[in-house]
This record gives sequence, structure tokens and C-alpha cells, in this order.
Amino acid sequence: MSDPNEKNVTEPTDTPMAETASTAETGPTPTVPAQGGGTPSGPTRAGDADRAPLIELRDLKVHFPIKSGLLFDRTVGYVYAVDGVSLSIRSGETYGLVGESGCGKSTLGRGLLRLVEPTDGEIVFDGTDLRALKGEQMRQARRRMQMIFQDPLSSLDPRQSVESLLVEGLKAHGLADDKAEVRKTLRDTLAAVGLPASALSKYPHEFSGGQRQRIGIARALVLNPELIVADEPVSALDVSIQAQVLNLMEDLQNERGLTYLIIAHDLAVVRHIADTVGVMYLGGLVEEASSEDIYREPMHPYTKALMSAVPVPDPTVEDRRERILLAGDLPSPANPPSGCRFHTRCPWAQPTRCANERPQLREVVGGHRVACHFAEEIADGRLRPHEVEAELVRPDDGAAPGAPGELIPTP
Ligand SMILES: Nc1ncnc2c1ncn2[C@@H]1O[C@H](COP(=O)(O)OP(=O)(O)OP(=O)(O)O)[C@@H](O)[C@H]1O
Repeated sequence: MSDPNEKNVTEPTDTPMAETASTAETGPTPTVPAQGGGTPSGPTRAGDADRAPLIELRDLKVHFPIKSGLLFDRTVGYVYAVDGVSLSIRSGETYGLVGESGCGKSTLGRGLLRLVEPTDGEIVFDGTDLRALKGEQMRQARRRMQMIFQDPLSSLDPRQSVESLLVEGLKAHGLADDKAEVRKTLRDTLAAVGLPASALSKYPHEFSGGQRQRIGIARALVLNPELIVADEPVSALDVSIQAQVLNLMEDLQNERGLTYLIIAHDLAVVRHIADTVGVMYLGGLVEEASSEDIYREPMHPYTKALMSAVPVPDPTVEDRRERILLAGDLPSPANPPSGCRFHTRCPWAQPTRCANERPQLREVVGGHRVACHFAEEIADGRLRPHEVEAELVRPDDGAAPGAPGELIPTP
């Protein structure tokens, strides 16, 4: 094992090292055998509606108890981090989950993998209810579902070499007995993420941010999973490096038929990589559609607000488009608003119904699901926005972004 402080490494760059690696280090997939069915072979194109769901969440809830008392032995309430989410991800699909910080995205990803124990609901993975699995069965299932974390430096133990980081997972699943095979798997996995075999003897701090994330991806990949949950996989990276890592993820998906749940607060990150996008607000899914549909015509007021905050490269379009500026913070998930959770910030909220009745996620137009009582009326302009706590800036009203614009009273 090499000395972690040894400085005989070339200056890290984010250019994939595969470009300099020998051809022997590129190409083949890991040799760890797949267990169980469900892995599509060869390239897959998501958007293929005929494909069976690889994973389905049914009314998933993750509530964290709030403890009080001297010994923290009294439960005085709950943080409703995920509060009744149903979604399904087809094999080979990329599902992008977006929403403001604190809306429950990470908890959903961790709950799906049972890294936090759900309070209620079902997680059906390749036809099996994961919540019914125990011990060894759950361990076997977990090999098929891996996670990539946001900050590779904090998720990788700095005292472990890359080899040790990668072997760890294989050992945990009893797949590290055949030394020659392990060696080959590690080299192949590194090559797949664009790193040379020489990286095995190095330590995380010897790599740049993009390369560390490649190690994080290799760590997930070494077990030859079918589903990868990537929690903010590029948000710690420079913008120029983000595209490289996202392209790598896309290539790996095409080569291995991977299914992704990609969690991101940045809409631009999921726009090009996701087939389906789900928008979360305060523990619930408020909108879900194909990436194309949701970016072309967001229907839920919250999604409209999120989208309107993303700058458009064309200055003419940028100057003319409508901005919905959400005022106020996300309400506490320990004390969520009644009825529609967004009604306290919604410029289209209507008296009584929005405050009293929680809207279900329902199909409003083909494949486009929206949790809003008034989605149709908002879409066709029958309902106009008004000022509640949000401010609407209309084009041509001379108002600078951030200033209140012309307000249209509710009829
Ligand atoms: N272990 C925990 N115990 C108590 N509350 C928690 C725990 N984990 C998360 N929460 C709370 O659950 C809510 C949702 O958090 P979560 O991290 O899932 O949101 P997020 O959308 O992923 O945001 P971020 O991008 O900031 O992580 C937050 O209010 C958070 O404080």
C-alpha cells in the first residue's frame, strides 16, 4: 500500500484519465456476476413506455420523530420529510427528482434504499417488496441498488486507498475471494469511469473533484448494480466538470442498462439527462412528466416558479418572459400547511379548497401528472395569478426582477 502523503502523482486534472490509459484498461465491464433478474442487457433508451418498472414507490412515508425531555425519550412531533410519495422508474430510465433544499429529496432516495427506514408505504424493486426483506435477503437486494453521493471527499474515507474503497463493497457481499478476478474487476471498473489502474494505490486527496466523483461512481459500479441513486452527483463540482461527469453517467447507462434516480436542486442538471422529472415540495410529489413536457409546459404553480427562476440564454426571451418569485421560506416539514402544502406561497391559491383539501397527483394531460386542484384552469388562463406571498413580475412592466410587478386580482 502506498503512502498517502507520497507526492509522486501527476497533477490531478479533471480530464478523464482514460485518455492516457492504455487500451488494455478500457472497455470491458466488471466480472462480478449479476444476481437476480431485471438487468436489461445492452443499451437501453428510456422513454420506452413498455419497459417494466424496476422500482415502484407506493405511498412512501419517512417521518422523523422529534424527541424532547431530559433523556430525549419523549416524541413531541414528527418531521414529515417524505409524506406519501408514489412513483415508478422503468428499467433503463433516468428519473430526475428536483425541488428546493429541505423538500425531502435525499430522504426519499435514502428511504428507497432503506438506508433510513420508511415509516409506511411500499418499495417494490423488481417485483419484490423491499420492506418485507430481512437480513441476508435485504443485503442481496442492496447489492443491486447503489448510491452516489454529492461530496466525494466526505463520502470517501481519506485513509483508504482507492483499491481498499472499491474492495470494501465486494468484501461486504462475499465477492472478494478470487484475488485475480477482484483485480480484474477493479481495473475494469476504473477503466469504465476513465481512471487508470494506477489510481488503485492512491488516496482520495490525490485526485481532483471530478476524479473523486469518478471514484465515487466506480465504488457504486463495482458491484454491478441495476439501480443507482445519485444524490446531487455534480453539485460540488465546477460547472465545466459537471458535464463530463453527467456524460460519463449517461455512457455507463447506455453500456450497462443502468436505471438512475438523480436527485438535484439544479434544474439544469436534470434537464438533459433525465427522461422523467418529478418535482417535490415539502415531502410530496407535486408534478411529474417527461423531461421535455415539464420544461416546455410546467403546470404546477411551484414548478412554474422553479422554472421561471432558471435564466434563459436568449436575452430577448429572457427579457420578455414572466417570472414568479417565491417569497418566504419553505414552511417547516414538522408543521406543514393544511390542504395543498404549497397554498401559502401559491399565486393561484383559491380560498377554502386549497387550504383544506390535499390535492392528489393526477394525470392532467397524457403522461403529465400534477397535484393541483386547478391545474386545468391555470393552464388555459381561466384562473389568473394574484399576490399572496409570491410576487409576479410581468414582462414590459418596467419592474426589475425582484420588484413587485403588475398584480392581477383573482376574478
Ligand atoms: N435524520 C433526520 N432526522 C430528522 N430530520 C431529518 C433527518 N434527515 C432529514 N431531516 C429533515 O427532513 C427534511 C428533508 O430533508 P432532506 O435532506 O431529505 O431534503 P432535501 O430536499 O434533500 O434537501 P437538501 O438538498 O438540503 O439535502 C428537512 O427538514 C431535514 O431537516
